[in-house]
Amino acid sequence: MRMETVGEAPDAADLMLVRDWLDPGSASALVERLLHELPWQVHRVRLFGREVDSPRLSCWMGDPGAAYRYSGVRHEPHAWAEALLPIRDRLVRETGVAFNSALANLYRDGRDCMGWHSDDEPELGERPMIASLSLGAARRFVLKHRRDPGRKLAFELTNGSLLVMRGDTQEAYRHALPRTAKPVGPRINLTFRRILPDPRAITENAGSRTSKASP
Ligand SMILES: O=C(O)CCC(=O)C(=O)O
Ligand SMILES: [Fe+2]
Repeated sequence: MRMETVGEAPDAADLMLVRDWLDPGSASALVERLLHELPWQVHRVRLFGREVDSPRLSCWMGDPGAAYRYSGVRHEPHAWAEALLPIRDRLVRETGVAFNSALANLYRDGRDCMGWHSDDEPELGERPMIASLSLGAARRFVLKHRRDPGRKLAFELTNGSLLVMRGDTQEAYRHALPRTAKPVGPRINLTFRRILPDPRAITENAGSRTSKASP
């Protein structure tokens, strides 16, 4: 696997970007399948204390029991899409992390986006590894340090690329997928996550930070 390190020193976005983790042909074919096969929904997110529709379509998938919360409500995941099983298995093999869920996001065009947030839900535990597979149109991904906003990173997530975020990345940085005025086709992003079995056991150590602070 050819790795391209885009992180920096301690305190520290610990990132690994693998271009063409999936070859572009397979990645494009997967977009077509997932566009039609996933039960896409508009998720609601909390923004400055109000609930609003998120500007994208989403679908949570996972093993039975890998329940997750958003906006204070516990949700059971949809079953894994058949097309994603080999991908999940390969990621588990290559990372050694037993991913049991994935959040799929569909950015229909350049107006769809994701605001600044960290993937720091308590059920992910501390220093989670998140494996993010991008399919379809290339979009710019940005990270900004929480306490030192001058520390920024930005790069393109191209068709078939895999971004692995680890270590202190969620703790130290927030990330976003900005909207763009350029004409762009649909993009699907899959973030593979490991949801820990009993979130109640870990809530005391987490949750001081807000997550999904913007849509
Ligand atoms: O679409 C992306 O690349 C980012 C998605 C993301 O940050 C998330 O699902 O938490
Ligand atoms: Fe995220």
